[in-house]
Amino acid sequence: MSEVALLTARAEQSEAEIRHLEEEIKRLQDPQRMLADGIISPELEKLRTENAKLQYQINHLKRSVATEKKRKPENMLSIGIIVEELFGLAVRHAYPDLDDIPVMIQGSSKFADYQCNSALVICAKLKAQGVKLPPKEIAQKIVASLPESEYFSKVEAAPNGFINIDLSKDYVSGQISSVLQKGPSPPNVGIKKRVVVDFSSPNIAKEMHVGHLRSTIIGESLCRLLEWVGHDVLRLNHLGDWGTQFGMLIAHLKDKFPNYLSVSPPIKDLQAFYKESKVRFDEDEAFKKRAYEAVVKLQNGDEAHLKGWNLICDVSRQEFQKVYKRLGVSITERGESFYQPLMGAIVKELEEKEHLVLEEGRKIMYIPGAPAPLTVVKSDGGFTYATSDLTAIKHRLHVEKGDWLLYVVDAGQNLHLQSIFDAGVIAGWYDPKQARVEHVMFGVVLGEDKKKFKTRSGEVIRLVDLLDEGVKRAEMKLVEKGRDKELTKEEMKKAMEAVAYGCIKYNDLSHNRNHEYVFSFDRMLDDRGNTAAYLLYAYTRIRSIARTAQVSPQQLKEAATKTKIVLDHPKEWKLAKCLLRFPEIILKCLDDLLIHTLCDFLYEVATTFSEFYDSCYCIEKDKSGKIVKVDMSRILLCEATASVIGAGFHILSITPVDKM
Ligand SMILES: NC(=[NH2+])NCCC[C@H](N)C(=O)O
Repeated sequence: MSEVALLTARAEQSEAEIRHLEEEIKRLQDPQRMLADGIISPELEKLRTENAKLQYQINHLKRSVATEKKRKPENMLSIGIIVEELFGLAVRHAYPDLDDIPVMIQGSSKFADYQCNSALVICAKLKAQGVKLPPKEIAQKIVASLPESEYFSKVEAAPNGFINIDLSKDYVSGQISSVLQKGPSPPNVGIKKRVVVDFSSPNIAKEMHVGHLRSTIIGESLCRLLEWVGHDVLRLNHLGDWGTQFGMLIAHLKDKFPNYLSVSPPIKDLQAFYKESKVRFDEDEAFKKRAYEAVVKLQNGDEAHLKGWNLICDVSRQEFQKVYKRLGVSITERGESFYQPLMGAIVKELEEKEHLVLEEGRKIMYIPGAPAPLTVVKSDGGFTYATSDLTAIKHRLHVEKGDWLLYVVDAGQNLHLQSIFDAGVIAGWYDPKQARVEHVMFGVVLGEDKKKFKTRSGEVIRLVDLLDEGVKRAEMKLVEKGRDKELTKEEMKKAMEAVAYGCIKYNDLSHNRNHEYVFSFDRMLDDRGNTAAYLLYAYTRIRSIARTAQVSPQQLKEAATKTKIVLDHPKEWKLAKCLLRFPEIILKCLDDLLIHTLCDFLYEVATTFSEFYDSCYCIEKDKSGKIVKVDMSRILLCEATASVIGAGFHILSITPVDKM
């Protein structure tokens, strides 16, 4: 039976159930009948409750049918979710009188692929109502109510009330074939959303530091995840490109490069430039005055000052771009300056809606529950970080039409962002039940001394230096393994970069982002354990198996449609089931936006593969090393594994290499 036919059959079955329930309701609602049946009022009440419950059940079933019908055949099915849905139907069908029975499904146990534990909860509920039933009997009733399907080979009520569920080999084998033919396709996520992701967002004239590196890495990966499942993603770089610091920068620029308007100033080290101007600002009153004047001129749109501002921004931009290029990040610049012309209207709107109060010359907005109010207009009339974020949130919701906004920003800014989100609700810009607005926060990066990650002299570590160091260390590792003797110069360069950047990214992503983590090159480049180095090696090795077996890509393609995937060996079975959890993992990541779950999964795939490869021959060679037998089904299982890891790499923005 094809997948579509199966889904339709399931939908039809549910529809039949709906019809049946609707008839029942009609029957119950018929007053004539009730009279004829001699039903009197207390019983009528009971029936009314019954009626309401049935109505609830119908609605639920209707929703399930609708989801089933929406599921496109190209979506990879999430087996865990199917098990949950089917057992949900069965439980509700078996015990329509009981409300909110959790459908408790557990992953593989010693006895089965899945286990349903709902019977025990039902048993307790019934007991509370004075009904005593053995759990096994309840479990049997659930099993009997399970819709017919091709997914399971065994569904059995154990004496203790657990229901043991085994997946059908044919079903799993068919799914692996489908992965081979179509690739691991994304699961169904329902309605496409417009997602605005604010990430990276460094500040002009200041160095991009490891905090920004985290935001950049996590943000890029989340965007890839969202795009992969089909959402419409707008990637925004909320650059810190506006503010009073530009006054001193421009004043210093004018002094140091008086002809900056005609000759592009050769600022190589903008950070040093920033420091110089800061020293002058702090020590020289006359300079300070000129800096203030420069800010006013810049804010009033004076052309020369705008030009100076742009020149400074450009120096930073080029630096940032170098990092983005190396890390394969794509992002649209939309810095704080973009919102400047729109801020006046926002302040006006908030004033008109009476959300602002005047205190000591400042216009502030109180947010219930927040420890401090937002300063929207300073006493000198200037705008703040909060003003730009208020303007940005409205713009993202109303102009960009975002229905899901993400802010990938360090945890230290949580109070600020939470206040901005609340302010947006207070201002009536969105309904939190409709739009998802979230702070995707992350902890700080620590050095190996467990203190804030800094250079020996206590300076912020420059990202470019960090990337360079990574490449150098990756090269050392490859040379240690003698890879430089086997790879061409070009291949070596590719491998070095893939390993270095892959490890830096993976190291970040594989830690729960809510926690801080220790930055250690030694650990991230270790090819044992849950690291990109290990996964990259595993992937390259898996990809080389077909090549070693002398099976061409064309032959693989043909075999994918013709060869049945045999899953008789326990390690084949384990691997295949593991691969099919991919869509579930993706759905989980979309739900809590914690990418480390995907990393853990890929690591599990790689280790499960390793177990399989150690105990299942894919190729048999004779004593002379000549290939005498190729097990095509197993070669295909290798390919399916590689394609799942490959899809994971894509989301994590890790570049695999053919040779390393
Ligand atoms: N919409 C935002 N506030 N995004 C985050 C901006 C981060 C800020 N530029 C910083 O470096 O701390």
